Amino acid sequence: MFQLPMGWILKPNIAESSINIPNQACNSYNLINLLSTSEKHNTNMSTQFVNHDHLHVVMFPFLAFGHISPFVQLSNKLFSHGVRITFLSAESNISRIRSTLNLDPAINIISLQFPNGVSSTADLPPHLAANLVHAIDLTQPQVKSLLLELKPHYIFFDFAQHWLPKIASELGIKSVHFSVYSAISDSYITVPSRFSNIEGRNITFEDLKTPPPGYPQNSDVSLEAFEAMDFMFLFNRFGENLTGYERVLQSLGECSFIVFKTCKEFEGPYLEYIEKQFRKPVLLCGPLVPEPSRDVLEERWSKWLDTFPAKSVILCSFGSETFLNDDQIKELASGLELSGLPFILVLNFPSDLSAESELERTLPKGFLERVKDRGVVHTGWFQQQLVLKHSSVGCYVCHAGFSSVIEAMVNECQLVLLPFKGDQFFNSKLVAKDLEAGVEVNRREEDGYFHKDDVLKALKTIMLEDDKEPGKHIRENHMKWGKFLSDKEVQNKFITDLLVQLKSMA
Ligand SMILES: O=c1ccn([C@@H]2O[C@H](COP(=O)(O)OP(=O)(O)O[C@H]3O[C@H](CO)[C@@H](O)[C@H](O)[C@H]3O)[C@@H](O)[C@H]2O)c(=O)[nH]1
Repeated sequence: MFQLPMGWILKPNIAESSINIPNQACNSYNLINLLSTSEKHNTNMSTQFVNHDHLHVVMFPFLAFGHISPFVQLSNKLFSHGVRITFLSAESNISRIRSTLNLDPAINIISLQFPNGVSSTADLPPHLAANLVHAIDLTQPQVKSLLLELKPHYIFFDFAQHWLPKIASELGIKSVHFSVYSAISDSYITVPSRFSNIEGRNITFEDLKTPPPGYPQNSDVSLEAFEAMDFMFLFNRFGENLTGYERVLQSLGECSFIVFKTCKEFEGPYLEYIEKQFRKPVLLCGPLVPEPSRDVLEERWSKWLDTFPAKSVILCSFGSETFLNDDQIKELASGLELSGLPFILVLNFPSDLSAESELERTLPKGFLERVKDRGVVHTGWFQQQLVLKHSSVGCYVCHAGFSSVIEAMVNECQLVLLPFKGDQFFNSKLVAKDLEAGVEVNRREEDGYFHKDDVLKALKTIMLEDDKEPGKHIRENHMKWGKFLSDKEVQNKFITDLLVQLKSMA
């Protein structure tokens, strides 16, 4: 039998674990019958008759936990301000939405039936994730009849459901494209002007290396070749006859308005650009700082972390759906080893691979033995927010997933950015260039390769040479943004301002 080498901790992926949470999903028809007639108002009435004190929002995220998570956070915030929320997802996601993602227990979830039984990207190897787009398309009749019954004021939906604005508008319901991506990312790729210079030919990655016409002038954002190539999948067909780009563009173009989980302080120029491109209101809910977790940090982590000095430990983890290749794992592990600092390295693998064998195969020979006194490798779901909060953790090497970046900022964890796909490249640029609050690992232009010395250099800048520039300046900015994000009044105002706008437009 496979023996775990010293220093390894293996925990099953939560999607496969046997956590037994009662399924609080309501059968859609039961739920509908429970609604009192007074709650079922006619959305075709003129707005003066709409009861604004009981705003009702239906949330419908894409079936990936990186998407479901921000929808849950926004739901909780709106719900705590008196908004009635109905959450839509697949049956098998519900226990995790309730437990790990902490959707307020009083919020109703309705489970949609998916024909092929698949429920989230966690169940699928990456090359099959596009099947979910097709599966979500097949829910149209269910979603339509639910909206007809529920008659919410708004439906907040994700990038994939380009058909929702039409259905919603037929029923007199406002559709809101809630972008789980940063504005810097959406404004660069999925805007109408992206194609204005490309007539009569196919778009290429070379086109994507430069911003679209009219892009904010004060920004020096552009893509390296390897980053631009990663976005080319958007110009392939995603289900039906539409490309991913067309799907998103139609969603953004036909919805009633757009909500971003960001703020003007972070991304003002990019938000203005999007507003001009789509000629419709762009509203903000602010960067969604998660509510403190209801869990406590597992003892095995707290005991281990307690043995190290304050702010000395590096956490490396890459969110819920980002997997590193062999070279990347080897160079990252070697860079951590060279730094001499304590670390937790979280590595996950596609669901069709065995994490144990992959770790054994990909980590440098003898690595675990050499670092056993100061390094731990973990695979599977991880208490990220609670570890980032621990006083010994001082640095976070991350993929620049937007939520992870915000969690590091509010916890005084310095950011080393190592993005691997899509919006992560832009989030990384936003933090490193615009906000100057983190360090990007240097990469090779053509293929994104990085060497262990590149990892070491970034770690040194922020952890070991922080009394020198640029580390000093970056740490100061990190603290400034962290304070801004941690200010409860600022956070509250993001939501109250959004609510005023939602009520006035209902
Ligand atoms: O083991 C884990 C993994 C993740 N998380 C939490 O899950 C969230 C992860 O969110 P994020 O950092 O945004 O990363 P992903 O899940 O990887 O997000 C996907 O979706 C994001 C948009 O929401 C995009 O920015 C990313 O590129 C995309 O990979 C955070 O709250 C983490 O604390 C855990 O608690 N434990």
